[in-house]
Amino acid sequence: MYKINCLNKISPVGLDLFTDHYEMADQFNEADAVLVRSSSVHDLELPPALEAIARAGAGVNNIPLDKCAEKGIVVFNTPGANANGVKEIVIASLIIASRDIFGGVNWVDSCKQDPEVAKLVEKNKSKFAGTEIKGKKLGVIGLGAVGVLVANALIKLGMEVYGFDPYISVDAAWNLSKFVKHAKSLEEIYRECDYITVHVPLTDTTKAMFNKETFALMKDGVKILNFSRDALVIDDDMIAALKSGKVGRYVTDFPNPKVCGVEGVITIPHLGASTSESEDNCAIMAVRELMEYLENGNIRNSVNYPNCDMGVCTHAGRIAINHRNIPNMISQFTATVAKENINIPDMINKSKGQFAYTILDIESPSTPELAQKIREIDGVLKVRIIK
Ligand SMILES: NC(=O)c1ccc[n+]([C@@H]2O[C@H](COP(=O)([O-])OP(=O)(O)OC[C@H]3O[C@@H](n4cnc5c(N)ncnc54)[C@H](O)[C@@H]3O)[C@@H](O)[C@H]2O)c1
Ligand SMILES: O=C(O)[C@H](O)COP(=O)(O)O
Repeated sequence: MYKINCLNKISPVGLDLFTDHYEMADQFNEADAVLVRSSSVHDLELPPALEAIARAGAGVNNIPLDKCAEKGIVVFNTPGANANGVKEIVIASLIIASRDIFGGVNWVDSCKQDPEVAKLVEKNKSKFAGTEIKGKKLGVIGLGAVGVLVANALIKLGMEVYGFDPYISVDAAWNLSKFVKHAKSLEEIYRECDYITVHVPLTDTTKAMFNKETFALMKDGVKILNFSRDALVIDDDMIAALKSGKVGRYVTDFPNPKVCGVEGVITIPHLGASTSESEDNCAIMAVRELMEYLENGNIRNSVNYPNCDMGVCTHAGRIAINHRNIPNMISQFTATVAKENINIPDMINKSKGQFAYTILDIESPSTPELAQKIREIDGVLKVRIIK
């Protein structure tokens, strides 16, 4: 029986996929596998029995990836599963950044007792007038699952779209509209665009990418949308840029005490992926990833271990090994199995950065003794008997 702990509310459409070999655990430290959305895992002690964490969503900055990898804990995310939800809120946000819909609605609410409200509206509506997005230039930074959908949709709405992503995947490049202009540098986006929307992960290189130096390169009155992560922006610099008129509007999905209530900032309570469709898609993908890993040892969509897939085991035994990506590991595994006079009819080994993963299919059922011998090899982080 596998024990699953949820650190956030996860859509039941996904949880219902667990068979009767699974049960929900109330405590993190009892779990074989964990499902999480944005809750932080950084301060939690990682229990030795924990095998995997699945992030039902895209961003994994709430999970200590290397610390998990060191303990042989595979971390998954659900690429693209909530991208349409984000695309739709970005479209809405471009429009609310262009027309003072919120200001107007709030003002009308404040007039609700006035019997002449209809007349008042016609007299005062010009205060809330705005501009259209058609024909304006939009810069999309990061052309992954979300960025590609955003860029393509806004081309269809008549914007001139510039895309920047030096690491774009082949799939994303195939899916990107041919009408998206290929920006060769961030400076080109900053120099050209009336609107900038950012869709990159939070990493050491993207952290604080919006700061006073980069604002200085942008057009006056540029409107900036942040549906990626709070820490991409230096808030004090953003507030100064809004005050000076350099930035016309800042729409962020990540409210914090500095930006909440500041004129020109529209704060949304992290709603990008909060649609029933995105929540279901993420939960389904995350649960399938965990089940595949726990039951077959296969890794699909991991962010700290290599993807590695041998299908369902058709041999007598299967052993899965999480280990360091260092020389001489595979020969030690095969020698250990050979010493027991067991044949290995199939195997796979993949690496990602400092970490690697090996699946050995063997012609006898795996035994705890054999698993223990492999565990004792220097550089091995975790060994699991799958069959
Ligand atoms: N607000 C929300 O609810 C919500 C929902 C989904 C994702 N997100 C955030 O948006 C981010 C992107 O999501 P996604 O699903 O598109 O992820 P993704 O991994 O599919 O795409 C990220 C893209 O960013 C690119 N990139 C990385 N560093 C870059 C850089 N320095 N400059 C330009 N491009 C760079 C990558 O090459 C990749 O193509 C996530 O990491 C997450 O933080 C937020
Ligand atoms: O990275 C993501 O997928 C989003 O920020 C969504 O986060 P959530 O699942 O907590 O809404």
